[in-house]
Amino acid sequence: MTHELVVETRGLTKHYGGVEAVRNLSLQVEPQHITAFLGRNGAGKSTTIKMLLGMVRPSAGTGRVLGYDIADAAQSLEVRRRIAYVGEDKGLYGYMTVAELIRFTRSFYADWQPEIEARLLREYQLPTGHKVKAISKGMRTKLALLLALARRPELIILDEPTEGLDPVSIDELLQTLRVVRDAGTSVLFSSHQLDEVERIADRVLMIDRGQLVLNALLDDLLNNYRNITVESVAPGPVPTFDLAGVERIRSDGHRTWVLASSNVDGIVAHARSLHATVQVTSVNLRDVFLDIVREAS
Ligand SMILES: Nc1ncnc2c1ncn2[C@@H]1O[C@H](COP(=O)(O)OP(=O)(O)OP(=O)(O)O)[C@@H](O)[C@H]1O
Repeated sequence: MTHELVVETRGLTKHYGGVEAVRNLSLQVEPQHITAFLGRNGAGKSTTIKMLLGMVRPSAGTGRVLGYDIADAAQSLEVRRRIAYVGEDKGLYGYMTVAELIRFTRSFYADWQPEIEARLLREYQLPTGHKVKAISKGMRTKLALLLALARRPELIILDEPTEGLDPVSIDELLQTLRVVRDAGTSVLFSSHQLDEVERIADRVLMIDRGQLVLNALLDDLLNNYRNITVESVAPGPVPTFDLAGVERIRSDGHRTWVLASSNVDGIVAHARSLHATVQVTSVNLRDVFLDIVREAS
């Protein structure tokens, strides 16, 4: 595995008893990119993230984070030292005040960045004298972000970071992630908010029932991917599209939908040779997501 990638997994698999939460997952996260991790409820995003963090042991496959083996206890510790994680429950000590928790966390990190702490305290207007358990959900997210970012991690992993935030706070958070990326930190975040993902992601990874179903640069997806709808003129077998550029294919027997990443002209020519009507449209993330979900069901 190359160490330039911040995350690389091969055949990563996790069974919980009879449930296969993650199946044979091979994915890569590039440095200094914002990578969005998408999938329906229960698709396996949190399980994957927990395996990357060494919180859950893989049943099979391998994974490296910043070059460190996630299955090795000592190396996994190094991963947690170098990266930051903002989870769904935020895992903050509620009995401390905001200021106490910041002081407490700061004491663990020699390379704590006081100017980042000061800037985010100001921007987020955190109530430093309040107990953490008494502050709002949005404020807790902001506090967790401050604690994560002031360590200046090489990689920050966030599990549904905008969940429960108001629109202004969402804007601030997305802007923070952009600033962090531009300053050299890699970002991996899971989300159900496709419009937010479209606003900031460089790359999109989508999983469904534990398997990777889409891996694309967002710009490439929006500018170059096409939906090709092929409608048979006469009844017959479902056409096959064993061609370069075909990413996904779905059919109801009469109509076939092809998601193409390239070779659109070649795919359209093939469809026309089958005496079918063909329609080509550009795509957005929501269409692709819904198509993949429909295909799976
Ligand atoms: N500790 C566990 N024990 C048993 N099954 C689990 C456990 N954790 C997760 N699962 C199951 O594994 C599958 C994947 O769950 P996971 O939480 O990884 O999905 P997710 O994509 O993060 O979902 P969501 O978007 O709802 O947070 C689900 O079927 C879930 O019920």
